[in-house]
Amino acid sequence: MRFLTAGESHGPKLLGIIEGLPSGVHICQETIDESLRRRQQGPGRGGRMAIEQDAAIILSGVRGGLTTGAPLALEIENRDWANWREIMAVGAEADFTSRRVSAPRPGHADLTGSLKYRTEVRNILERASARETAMRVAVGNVARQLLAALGVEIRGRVLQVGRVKAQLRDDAEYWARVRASAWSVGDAEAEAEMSRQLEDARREGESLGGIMEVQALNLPPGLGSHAQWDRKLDGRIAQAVLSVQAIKGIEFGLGFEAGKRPGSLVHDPILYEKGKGFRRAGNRAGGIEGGMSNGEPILVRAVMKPIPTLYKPLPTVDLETKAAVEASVERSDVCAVPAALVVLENVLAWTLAEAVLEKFSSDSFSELEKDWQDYIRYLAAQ
Ligand SMILES: Cc1cc2nc3c(=O)[nH]c(=O)nc-3n(C[C@H](O)[C@H](O)[C@H](O)COP(=O)(O)O)c2cc1C
Ligand SMILES: C=C(O[C@@H]1CC(C(=O)O)=C[C@@H](OP(=O)(O)O)[C@H]1O)C(=O)O
Repeated sequence: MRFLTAGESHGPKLLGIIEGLPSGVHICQETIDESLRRRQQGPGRGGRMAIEQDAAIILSGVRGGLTTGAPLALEIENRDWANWREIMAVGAEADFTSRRVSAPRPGHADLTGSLKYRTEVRNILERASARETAMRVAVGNVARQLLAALGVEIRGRVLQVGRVKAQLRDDAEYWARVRASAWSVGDAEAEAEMSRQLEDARREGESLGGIMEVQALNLPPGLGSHAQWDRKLDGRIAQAVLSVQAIKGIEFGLGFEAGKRPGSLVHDPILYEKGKGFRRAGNRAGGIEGGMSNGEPILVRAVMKPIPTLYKPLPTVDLETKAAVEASVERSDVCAVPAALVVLENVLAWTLAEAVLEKFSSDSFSELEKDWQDYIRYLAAQ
């Protein structure tokens, strides 16, 4: 299975094409739209989110609510395009003078992109923009619906924003609170502190990043492979996660903490129960060993750097005059950690669904489900 996206931040639309889906997968457009709505929410977002009302239109590959096995094409409208028609025009009439960016923003793609492609900054930032993550969520959500039909659950939470850490729990009431929380934390005190910190950042022209965790539950062991570098599941998840704008680090399970502990306090002892098969005494590995899922929940943590556009801008150099100036200020989010969490949940779903389709028969959902169930029975019979 593969996908591509296209579209500029202020162009007319975002497009996505998914190739390689089995036939017979139930796809609910409203479920995609719900994930798109969640991505737009969260404190700290800028004025753009008041303009957009993201909804996906499925153009092909689904009939009567079921995939046909043909490429599934998606589009999402950019409502803001109405304000950018002249600047973003495809023809020779395009306006190259308005909203020209000549003071590249440290932390964004502006400078290196314009040097590499020998073009103006606008052409770079339009595509580098995290507007593209709307389509990444829609594409990932299709994969997430396929996984959900096999009983796989993906969930996420924000662990930290700036200097504020959330208290963590693992019961159903806590997870319901995480889902209802604007910050995606199940901790009212941390939530209030995060909001105070955000107001300070806004006042000071600062921006904020944070740390998120995404979990995938009910996956069997054996997704991915130890046999070749580009088939290793942890490597593939890392590539997908780090490809999300502003994500700068990833950990599985204990992550960097593992480097401080002796082996006996890192590796998860193996247990066996007749009729159920093998399991682990803990999950410090984060559900992946040897490049393969090991049957425990997959636990991924990722860090998002603070948003590069600062209302109190950093020093930069004007591309034309070479004078020292302040960086350009484009309308911007101050913090987008809860939005990035939604992106990561759906990006993880994509990579896991890909690995599922590689392991099992995948031309049709009925073959996939049968193969999956046979494998679960085989594991229990060990
Ligand atoms: C959901 C989301 C929203 C973002 N919003 C903004 C924004 O409003 N302004 C900005 O400068 N960067 C924003 N970013 C980050 C930039 O897109 C990103 O830092 C930039 O493309 C450079 O890529 P890199 O940080 O991966 O190196 C956002 C990122 C995400 C995931
Ligand atoms: C449009 C989205 O995020 C944008 C990501 C972004 C950036 O530089 O990454 C810059 C801002 O764009 P604008 O200047 O149009 O407000 C964000 O709003 C979105 O998340 O849908």
